[in-house]
Amino acid sequence: MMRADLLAEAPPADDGRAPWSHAEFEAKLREAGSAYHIHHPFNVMLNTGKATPEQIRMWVANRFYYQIAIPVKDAAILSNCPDREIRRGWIRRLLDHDGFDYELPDGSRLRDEGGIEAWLRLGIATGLAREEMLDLRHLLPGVRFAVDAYVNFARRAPWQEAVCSSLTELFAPDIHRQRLATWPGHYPWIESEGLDYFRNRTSQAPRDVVHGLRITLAHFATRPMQERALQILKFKLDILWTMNDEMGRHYGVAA
Ligand SMILES: O=C(O)c1cc(C(=O)O)c2c(n1)C(=O)C(=O)c1cc(C(=O)O)[nH]c1-2
Repeated sequence: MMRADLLAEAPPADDGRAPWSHAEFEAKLREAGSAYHIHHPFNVMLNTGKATPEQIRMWVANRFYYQIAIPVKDAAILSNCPDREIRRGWIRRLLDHDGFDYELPDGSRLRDEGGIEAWLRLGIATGLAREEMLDLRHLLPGVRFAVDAYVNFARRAPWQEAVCSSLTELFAPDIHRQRLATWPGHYPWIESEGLDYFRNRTSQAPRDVVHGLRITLAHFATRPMQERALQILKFKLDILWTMNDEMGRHYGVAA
């Protein structure tokens, strides 16, 4: 089936074909992981020790734009979602990335630096200055356009579709674990605490996935809807792949 502008398409009508069972549908979503950016040559270079310090720094600086977009994207989903129970679960994602600092009635504080701060610490551990990540001076236009496409989709699509587009997170724990397993050996000059972001995500992402998957399996209930969910996931996989294409084109990819 040809893929037109996802946002311009009306939800597909039921055509009488039997829907996949939840197990079959989930298996199809997971199969889409063969197009995950873990397989992109730029990522393979990073995780097999072939990247130069400068390539690592530029990856971290460009990916920072994705990191700061994620909570904006999740706030867009919240703003489109009238279901209080869903919002209660979903809001954790904002706190995961933005962090929080609350004073409790007994005067103690409940705080967490959040993922964006952890990402900045990763950048500093690779030799970047905080300021040069925050001012986005290294951000490539193609990376910006790809990330913006994700945020725009989340703003304008029905919230269940935006939830579905987050399901690349099914595949993210593996890529974070891959970095934790390979970077200390290949790049011993990066201090271990710099990798905290990846450590944190290996426990946060599976929790997110359970929630996102439950919503997706329930909402996309007919076969044409299930096929649309796969297209939405493909669109998101393309965003991540395109970011890596752009970085490979500018910073080079070692064979
Ligand atoms: O490092 C990665 O390769 C990677 C990929 C993805 C992803 O698959 O979208 C996310 C993350 N990391 C991540 O750390 C993260 O918090 C995250 C949130 C989301 C999302 O779509 O809501 N994706 C991802």
